[in-house]
Amino acid sequence: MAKKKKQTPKEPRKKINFSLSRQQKILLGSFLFLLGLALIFSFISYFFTWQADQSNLGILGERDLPAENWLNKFGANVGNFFIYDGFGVSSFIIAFLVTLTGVYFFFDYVKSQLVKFWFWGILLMIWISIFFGFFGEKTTLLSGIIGFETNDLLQDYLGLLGAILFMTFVMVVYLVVRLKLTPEKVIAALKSSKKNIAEEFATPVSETETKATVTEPVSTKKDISEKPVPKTEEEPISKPIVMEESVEEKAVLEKIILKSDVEGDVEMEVEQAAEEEVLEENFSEKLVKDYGEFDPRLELSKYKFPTIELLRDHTVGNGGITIDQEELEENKNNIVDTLNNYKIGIANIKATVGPTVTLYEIVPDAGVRISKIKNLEDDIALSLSALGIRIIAPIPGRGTIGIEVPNKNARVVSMRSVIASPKFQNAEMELPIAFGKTISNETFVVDLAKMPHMLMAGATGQGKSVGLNAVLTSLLYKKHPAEVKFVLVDPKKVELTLFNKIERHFLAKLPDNEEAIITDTTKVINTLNSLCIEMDTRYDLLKDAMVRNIKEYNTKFKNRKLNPNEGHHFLPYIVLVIDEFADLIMTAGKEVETPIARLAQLARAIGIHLIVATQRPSVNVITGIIKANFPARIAFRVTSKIDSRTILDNSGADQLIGRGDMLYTQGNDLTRIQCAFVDTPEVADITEYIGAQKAYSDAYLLPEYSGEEGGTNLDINIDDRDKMFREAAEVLVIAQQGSASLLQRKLKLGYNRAGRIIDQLEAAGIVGPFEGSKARQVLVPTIDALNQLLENEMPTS
Ligand SMILES: Nc1ncnc2c1ncn2[C@@H]1O[C@H](COP(=O)(O)OP(=O)(O)OP(=O)(O)O)[C@@H](O)[C@H]1O
Repeated sequence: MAKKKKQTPKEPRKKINFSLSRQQKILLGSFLFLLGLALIFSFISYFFTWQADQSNLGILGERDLPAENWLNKFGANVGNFFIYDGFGVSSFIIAFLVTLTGVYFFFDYVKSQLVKFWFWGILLMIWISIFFGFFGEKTTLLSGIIGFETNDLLQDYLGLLGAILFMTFVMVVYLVVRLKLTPEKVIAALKSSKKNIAEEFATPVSETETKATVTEPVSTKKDISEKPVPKTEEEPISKPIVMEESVEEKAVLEKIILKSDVEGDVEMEVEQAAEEEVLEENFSEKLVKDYGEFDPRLELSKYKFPTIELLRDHTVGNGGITIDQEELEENKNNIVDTLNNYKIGIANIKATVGPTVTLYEIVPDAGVRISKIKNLEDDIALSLSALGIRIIAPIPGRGTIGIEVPNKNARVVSMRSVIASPKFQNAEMELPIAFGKTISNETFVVDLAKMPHMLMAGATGQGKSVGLNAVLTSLLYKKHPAEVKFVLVDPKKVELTLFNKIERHFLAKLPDNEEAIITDTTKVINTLNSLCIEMDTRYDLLKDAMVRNIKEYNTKFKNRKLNPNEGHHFLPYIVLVIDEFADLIMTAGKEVETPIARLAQLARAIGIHLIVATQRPSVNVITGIIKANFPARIAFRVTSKIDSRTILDNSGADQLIGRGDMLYTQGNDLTRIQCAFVDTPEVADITEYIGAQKAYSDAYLLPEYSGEEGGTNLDINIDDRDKMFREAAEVLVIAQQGSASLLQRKLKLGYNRAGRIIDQLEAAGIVGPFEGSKARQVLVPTIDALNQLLENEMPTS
């Protein structure tokens, strides 16, 4: 979310922090300048007219009685206020400061200097007015009442001498801190002035004359015009080189020209770099001040998030959550009886009714071993005669044993209800996903950015596609098109087609692809490699910006600390969704596995997240390297305990009841969730709603990746062919079926090797190209034709 960050609290408070437009600055500048002039004129005039006007001050409010001050009643009053009642003659400083502030605003100079001027100016004003207080009451016009009274106060406490010493100390502070005066500089200055006087009376100066000149770094334009310019080149530069002071000047040089006492010696000029001036306002802060933070949503600023009305309430007619007392009682009795049969006494039992299952939490009698209950899992399930019983012994962190029993009437959890839940709506997450409801009826929301990748498995028809739609819908409800992009891989070609409508809002694709949703294996390989390039580019950007992750990078970019001219740009999250992974791995093997493993290992920090779904969670699909990098796993119902272990490292998924009943793990704990149900027409409505709005000119373009010719290794060298190449070719020609799994079975090959051989067969023109879930076409009709073809081949090397 593009929330504006507050300025850091460390920022000096005195800093003027207006963010005015240029026009406003000019207006304010001219007002202050003229007000300053008015004050100056009033003050000057006040010295001549104060006696005449002061006796009338009381009635100055009356319009008819004019005052003598040049600025009439206004002048007389401000003069009296500042000079008589205030600071005496030093009040001119305030008038001068107001004028100067006007000039700064008018010309839009860097204002950090102004604060210094005001601080030291006011200090000097007070000092002068107190100083004049030493001259007594008669000089009120010099000291002002404040100066006189303060002086009086000082003298009352410190005595005259003490007051003088105190005032001297304050002056020393001013000279040292403000003017950076040091004894050496004073001595050098004195010497130089003595020398100058001497020069006036002396004969023309010789080149080797001894002298040291200190230039004063601070001067004004007027100084330049007044200083005589050396007329001839031979003439020694006896006058200091005066530098014009500019507030934005980065370094002021103090020059000390040292001249030796010894005649004929060479003159040396020592250049002493003064402290570099610190600009309190940094460039990016100024940019933020002038233009505000960068808003990635600006291009589609009118974008409207999908409304909740687009989702339907599937619980209607389903009756919402109903607690069937009879059912509860029956199950309880069953559990108690079963456990009693095995001599397990129960101290306490509690039921939590969820949408699809009810959790019975049991506290066994003291001394009962938990392993005993766990071993009875199957027996308990049998006696409860229900599918989907899961025993959790013990429930982590609770010290009780849980038995999950499916409800007779499972309730559908609508996507609408989870999207509308405060938990999702208020989720301060980068990529919030509302999966559904837990057993205790709480909406389950997780951050995909933290997962950072997700593996999803489940036998066909158990709710995988609905689960993927729930993930995508959650993101569509929370994220602006500028913030997240999807790369959708759908070998089944039907599941994700609806998302085509939001191509120019939310999808990312390769530049030369017409369709954003990828259905072809070759294109999947190219896209995955392109994502790897995108990942490397993003890492370079992060390195350049000296940040550790995409969130810090984007914050820095929004604060205008990264220059777009150097290639920096706002980075949207990229979510890669692969709907049928088994299919891809079977056909492309390593070519898919390698980039996926690489992305899964490295992409978390730069905002690329993977969601991989598969029907067949067997170990040759979900290989060790892939599994190790997908800590978040979701299992819908699977057919065997082995599949459950492959996906979750735990049994349980085989005990689920289907229809969106799922187990989620992100480490150790398993959470049972009823996946939210979002129907195809709802997804159609949402994509339609988004698709009808103003879009970007194209989908988010991924970096180009040309890959090898045709995407697969079509130019595989004949000499590099697998040893089993010929046998494999024969198997396929005989069967007239170009499938890798056939090769695996007949030749007992690993699927990677089988995939590679298929590629080689394609390169040799024996089988046709990949055709999605169908087997490849075999292009050679008979074994004879095959022999002929292979004999005619010439080795390329
Ligand atoms: N969360 C859910 N709540 C209620 N019913 C669901 C839920 N998820 C799925 N179903 C039901 O199960 C059916 C099949 O779901 P889905 O299409 O998601 O299965 P699948 O696992 O993707 O199957 P396949 O792998 O064959 O595509 C849906 O049409 C719906 O009736």
